[in-house]
Amino acid sequence: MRRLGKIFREDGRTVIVAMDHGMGMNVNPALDRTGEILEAIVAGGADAVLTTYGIASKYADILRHVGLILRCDGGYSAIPSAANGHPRMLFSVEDALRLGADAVACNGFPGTPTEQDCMKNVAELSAQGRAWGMPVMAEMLPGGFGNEVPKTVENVRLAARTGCEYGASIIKTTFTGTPEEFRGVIEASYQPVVVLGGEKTSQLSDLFVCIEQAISVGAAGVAIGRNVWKHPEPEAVTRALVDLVHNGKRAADIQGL
Ligand SMILES: O=C[C@H](O)COP(=O)(O)O
Repeated sequence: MRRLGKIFREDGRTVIVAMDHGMGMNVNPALDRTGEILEAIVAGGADAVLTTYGIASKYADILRHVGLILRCDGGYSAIPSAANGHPRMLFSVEDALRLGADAVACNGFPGTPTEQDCMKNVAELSAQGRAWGMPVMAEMLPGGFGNEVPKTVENVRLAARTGCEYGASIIKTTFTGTPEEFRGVIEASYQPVVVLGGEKTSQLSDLFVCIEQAISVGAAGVAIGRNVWKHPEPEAVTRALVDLVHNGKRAADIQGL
């Protein structure tokens, strides 16, 4: 599919930088200079950016240099309320087409109280996506962002497979277990799997090792956010991700971050 070629390079892999947090998370002040950070990410060689309707609209000129993935679900904000956590589909594939996006994304959180809502979102977005030729990335996390459901290899494997069955064309999930165990997640998924990042870490080297291990067993790349845009050198971190994902660089050989 033509749009997938805007996200994945010829090696079948991708470096996606996620900047879709601001809908439901406090991104101030780290993202105050959104345009500058986006420019750094593009300069660092990112293949695609996963972002919000607002950023995609405002910074379209910077984003024309990379693949664009539009976050379509949400409905809760950074200010806690009783309704927080109940995902709604807010933007459509047609909205994404108007923005010139190359893919759309939403969460699928099996094992949460809202799994029926979010799995319905994955199904409906996937069906819309097929109708328009628009790839759908499902963020498949057992138990969502909470800790009640453990992120065991078996649960992650099940969640990733579930996303495939609901029609997603790209699965975004967490690296877990040993590389050999994570290979099972990849093998269970008949769509490419990209690995997400998580909270900002003070030890980027640990994250780099996880990425190296995930790639070594067949992951199709990464979708990393806070560890890029919260870092004082987002361009250098992006370049390191490109080296790990596309250039075969070892985590141990990345210095200075
Ligand atoms: O959509 C956001 C993803 O979870 C990746 O962002 P993160 O690396 O900050 O977790």
